[in-house]
Amino acid sequence: MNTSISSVLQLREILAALPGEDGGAVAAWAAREPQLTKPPGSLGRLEDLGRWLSAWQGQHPPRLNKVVARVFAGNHGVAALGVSAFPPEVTVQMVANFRHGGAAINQLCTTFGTELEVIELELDRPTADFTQGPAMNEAEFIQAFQAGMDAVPADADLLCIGEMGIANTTAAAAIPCALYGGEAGLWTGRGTGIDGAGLDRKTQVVAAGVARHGGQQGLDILRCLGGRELAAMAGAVVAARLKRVPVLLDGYVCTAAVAPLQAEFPGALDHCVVAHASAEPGHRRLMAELGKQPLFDLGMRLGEASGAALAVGVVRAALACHTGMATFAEAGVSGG
Ligand SMILES: O=C(O)c1ccc[n+]([C@@H]2O[C@H](COP(=O)([O-])O)[C@@H](O)[C@H]2O)c1
Ligand SMILES: Cc1cc2nc[nH]c2cc1C
Repeated sequence: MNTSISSVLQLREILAALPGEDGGAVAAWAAREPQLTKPPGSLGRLEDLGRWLSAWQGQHPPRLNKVVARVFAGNHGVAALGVSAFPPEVTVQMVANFRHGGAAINQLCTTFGTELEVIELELDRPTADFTQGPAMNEAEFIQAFQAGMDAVPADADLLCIGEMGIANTTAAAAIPCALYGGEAGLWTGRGTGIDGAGLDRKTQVVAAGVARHGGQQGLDILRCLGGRELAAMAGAVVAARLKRVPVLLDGYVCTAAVAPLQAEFPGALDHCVVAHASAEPGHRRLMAELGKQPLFDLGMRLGEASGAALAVGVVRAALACHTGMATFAEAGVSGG
C-alpha cells in the first residue's frame, strides 16, 4: 500500500519510525557466508552486498528477480542564471531520448536486466530561482516527494534511482553546503562541463542560495534549495525503506538529494549503497559526511541513474557468489 504524505510534519513522523534491518535474515547470511569455498573476507565488498540485500529485503537468500530504475526529471529556476553548459530545454529532450531508448541509461538497464521508468515532474514549470526565494513551497515539495514515493513498486527487489535536470548540480552543491558548511567553492563543480567563468558564476549562485536559506532543518533545505526531481528521489528512498527495497544511489545529485534525510534522521540511508564516486568533486566530501563508500570510481559524471544501473551488475555478481558457491563441506575442500 502506498503511504500518502500531506505535510512536512507528517513526513518527519514517518521518518522517525522507519523500520530497521531484518536480524533473522542477517543471521542466516552470516551463517552461510563463512562456509563458502574462499578465505574469509576474500570477496571484500561483494560479501557486504549479500548482507545488505538480506538485511533490507528481509529475506535469506535474497533475490534479484525484479530490479528497477527510476529516473526523475525536473527543471530549475536557477538555470536562467547561466550555471550550466547546456540550455534548459535539454531536460525534456533527454526525457524523450530515454523514452526512445537512445540514452546511456537505456543501454545500462538492458545490459544488467533492469526495468526503467522515467517520471517527469512538471517540466514546463521550473522551480523558483533559489537566490530570490524558496525553490518550492510546501505543497510543491510534498507533491514531488509523493511522486517519488509512488514510483517504487512494492515487489521490487532492488531500486536504482537517478535524475535528469539541467542546472541541478547547482542545487546539488547548495544542499550539502547548507547542511555541512564550508565555502561554496568546496561543493561546486563543473556539472555538464561549464567553463571557468561559468564556474565562478555558479559558485556565487550557490553561495547566495545558502546565505538565504541556510540554517534550516534538512527537509526545509531540500525544499528551498532542491528541485522536484531531488525531492522525488528523497521520496523514493523513504518509500523503498517502508517497502523493504534496498536502494542503489547514483552520483552527486542523487546523493545530495537524500542527504537531508540522514541529516534529520541518522540511519535513514542505511538501506542505500552509493554506486559510484562521481567526477563532480563535492561528491567525495558528501560521501565522507554520510559515512558512505562508493562501490567503484570510473570517472563518470552523467547522472540519469547511470552509475546505479552499472552497479546492478556488481550486485548480481555478489548474489550469485553468495547463493551459488559450494561450501567447504560440499566441495571437499580442507580448512573451512
Ligand atoms: O550526479 C552527478 O554526479 C552528475 C554530475 C554531472 C552532471 N550530472 C547531470 O547533468 C545535469 C546537470 O548538470 P548541470 O551542469 O546542468 O548542472 C543533470 O541532468 C545531471 O543528471 C550529474
Ligand atoms: C546530453 C545530456 C545528457 C544527460 N543525462 C543526464 N544529464 C544530462 C545532461 C546532458 C546535457
